[in-house]
Amino acid sequence: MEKIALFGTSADPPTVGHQTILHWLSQHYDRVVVWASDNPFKKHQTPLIYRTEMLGLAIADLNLPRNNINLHPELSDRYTLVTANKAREKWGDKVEFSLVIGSDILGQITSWYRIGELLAQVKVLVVPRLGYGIKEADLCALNKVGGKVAIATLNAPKVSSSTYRLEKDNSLITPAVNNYIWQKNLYNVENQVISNK
Ligand SMILES: Nc1ncnc2c1ncn2[C@@H]1O[C@H](COP(=O)(O)OP(=O)(O)OP(=O)(O)O)[C@@H](O)[C@H]1O
Ligand SMILES: O=C(O)c1ccc[n+]([C@@H]2O[C@H](COP(=O)([O-])O)[C@@H](O)[C@H]2O)c1
Repeated sequence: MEKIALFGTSADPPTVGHQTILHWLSQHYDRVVVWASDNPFKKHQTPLIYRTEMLGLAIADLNLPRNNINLHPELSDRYTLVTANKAREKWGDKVEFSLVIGSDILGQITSWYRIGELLAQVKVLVVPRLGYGIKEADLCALNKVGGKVAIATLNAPKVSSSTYRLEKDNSLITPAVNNYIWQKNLYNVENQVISNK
C-alpha cells in the first residue's frame, strides 16, 4: 500500500527545520504532500500566497535524490480535515496517510476541527521538537479520540519561524527564501536594516 506523508505548515517563513523534516519524510514515505495554510489558532499571518511561494522555494532548495516531495496548494485549508478529505478524493482509498505534526502541537491536536473524523482518515506522525517532550498524557488523549500515533526518529534543529520573525537570522532560512523575503519586503526586513543604522 502506498504510504503518503501529509505535511501542512504555516511556513511563515519556512525554515531549515521544515527542510530537515521534509528530507527525512522523503526517505521514509513513497510520497510527501506539502501545503502552506492559514492556521485557525494564529492571527496576522503573512498572506498565504507568499508563504506558499516560499515553501516551494524551500522544497526546490533541498535538491534530493528522490523526487517525491510535492507542493499541493489546492489542498490548503485552515482545517486539516478538509485537506485530508481532498487528499482522499485525489489519491483514493488504497493509500495510507500519515499526518505530520511537531511534538509542540501534540497536546493541541485533540481540539482541532472534527478531530475524530480526521483521525479516521489519517495516522499521526509526531516529529520530536527540542524543548517539547512527548507527554504520555497527550498520547493517551489522542488515543482516546481514535489516534494511531507513530514517533519519527529524527533530530530536527532547534529553530522556529517565530525566532526568524523576531531576530531575522538568515541562518534559519534558505538563501532562496531569504532573497524572496527581501524582494517582497516581508517581515519588514528593509525597515529592520534602516532602524539598525
Ligand atoms: N524545528 C522543528 N522541529 C520539530 N518540528 C517542527 C520544527 N519546525 C516546525 N515543526 C513542526 O512543523 C509543523 C509546521 O510548523 P510551523 O510552520 O508552525 O513552524 P513553527 O516554527 O512552529 O512556526 P511558529 O514559530 O510561527 O509557530 C508543526 O507541526 C511544527 O510542530
Ligand atoms: O484543523 C484544525 O482545526 C487545525 C488547527 C490548527 C492547525 N491546523 C493545521 O496544522 C498545520 C500546522 O500548523 P502550524 O501553524 O503549526 O504550521 C497547518 O496545516 C494548520 O492549518 C489545523
